[in-house]
Amino acid sequence: MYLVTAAEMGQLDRLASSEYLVPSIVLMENAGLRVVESIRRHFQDRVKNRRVLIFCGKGNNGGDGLVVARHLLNQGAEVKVFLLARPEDLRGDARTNLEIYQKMGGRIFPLLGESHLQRADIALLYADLVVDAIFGTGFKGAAMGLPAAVITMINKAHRDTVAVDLPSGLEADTGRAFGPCIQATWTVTFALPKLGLVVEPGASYAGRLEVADIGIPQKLIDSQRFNLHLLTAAWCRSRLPKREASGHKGLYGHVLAVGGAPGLTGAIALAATAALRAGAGLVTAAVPRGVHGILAMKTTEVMTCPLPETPAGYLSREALEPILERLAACDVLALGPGLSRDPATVELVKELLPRLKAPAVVDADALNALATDTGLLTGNHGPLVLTPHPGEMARLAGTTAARVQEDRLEIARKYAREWQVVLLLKGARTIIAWPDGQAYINPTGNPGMATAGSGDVLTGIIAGLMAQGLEPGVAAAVGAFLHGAAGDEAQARLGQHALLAGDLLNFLPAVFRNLEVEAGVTASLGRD
Ligand SMILES: NC(=O)C1=CN([C@@H]2O[C@H](COP(=O)(O)OP(=O)(O)OC[C@H]3O[C@@H](n4cnc5c(N)ncnc54)[C@H](O)[C@@H]3O)[C@@H](O)[C@H]2O)[C@@H](O)CC1
Ligand SMILES: [K+]
Repeated sequence: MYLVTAAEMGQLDRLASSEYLVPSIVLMENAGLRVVESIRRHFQDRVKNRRVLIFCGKGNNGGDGLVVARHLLNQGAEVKVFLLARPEDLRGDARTNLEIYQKMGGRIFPLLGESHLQRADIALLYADLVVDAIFGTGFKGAAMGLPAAVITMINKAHRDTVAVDLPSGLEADTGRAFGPCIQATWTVTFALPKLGLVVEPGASYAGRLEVADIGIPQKLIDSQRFNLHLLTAAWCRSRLPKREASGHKGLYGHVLAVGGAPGLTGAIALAATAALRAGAGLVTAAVPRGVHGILAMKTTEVMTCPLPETPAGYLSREALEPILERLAACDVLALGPGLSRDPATVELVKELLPRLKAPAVVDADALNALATDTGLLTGNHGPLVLTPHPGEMARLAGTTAARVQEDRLEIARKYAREWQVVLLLKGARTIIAWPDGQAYINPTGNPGMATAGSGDVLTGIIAGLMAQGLEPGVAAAVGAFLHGAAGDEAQARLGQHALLAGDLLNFLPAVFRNLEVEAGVTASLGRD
């Protein structure tokens, strides 16, 4: 499902009218009607006598709110419109809907100054529902002055609140709120989800997200070649590797996982097992000789292979040739889980990268090793999937984790293009950026997954999917979706605190099986 910016949405609205002759007031009418239908569902179709407060701004978002007011009034609801503008300030379609509403006997309460706030505050005490139609995609920066006071007052009332298109106070393009922002129970956004609704904190302000069709021609949408997507269950399901009945393990690929160090065998065990859980036919875990026995004890289905090590037990540069020999018989390399930052191991990684032909997932300390010489990434290398968390991304980009978190999408896209890699930037709403500029946002997952080993499981899942023939970018996207979905399943049963990375492995089969009924943000969208 495409994600759009405010400007792209505005362009769609304009072209719908200019190129496809859909009058803008028809788009507004459709928008308002979709919100009314959503409200009816919220009230189990009993709208009569419900007390609904509709807060309208001066733009077209306010216009949508007035369409909602008209129809709820017609359906017997008790409607009050609080207008954060003078009637004469309204223009065009919004003004038309104001005038229709008034001709129908609809009541308008001005909300222009502090003195008007109290009346709204009292009305909020008795409201069954608040409709937030103050700001939509036209909003920039921070809500201040009266709008800020109104937003704060609405939030304090803790009434069920539906946001029209966007929760007011949220920037559509960044998902950030620099001032007060409506905390919506749910949001009905029009045509396509805006980026700010699916990244934090926007996703939290928006509450449950519904995407409503307002009649923008699909042909117009497809012609825009948008390159930012929200991952959906349908998209992932259609790209899962198929399992032929006649399949044999060789058909499902062979993953070589390289990592491990004294005291760090858990990471490589999790990654290797995750690759099997993701459906790889064979997995070999290659680790320093000294911990090979431990790993062999920890794992059963995973084959293990001892590698040359330094006196202290870390992978040494002598491991280079044995790794390349092993890799020649494998389909994909998972490099990094539990690798450690031992200087000899760092050198090994830097010598290994330019020699790689097979696709590789590079994670954790292998990323930290490359951060000491990112020139290796601009050299020629096989297809790579890098899976940094914000701290590792900061080291790779020579900046701070805080800066990375401020501009997650831009940074992921910049380095995916610069290094010609698939760059999966972990964090709330993981971003998967492809070298060709396409980018995907993963809606699944929860804070309970911020636990040791969770990233190793993701590395294994992605490598396992690549071993079965998925393109690196698709494997990273589907892997992130499945990893988060397993975390959501695990949280549902175990809560967030007790969740262990190993639990993710146990819930992966369930997630693979019931991909069709994915809960959360995708099911309510109903569309790919
Ligand atoms: N044809 C169209 O353009 C359609 C637009 N629609 C609605 O129109 C909305 C966009 O409407 P507009 O572009 O008129 O703008 P909005 O209605 O989102 O914003 C209202 C006004 O707020 C002002 N504003 C922006 N930032 C502010 C701030 N920080 N503090 C105070 N005021 C601020 C701007 O001057 C803006 O005109 C969409 O979100 C959607 O709800 C829908 O009706 C679908 C059709
Ligand atoms: K709004």
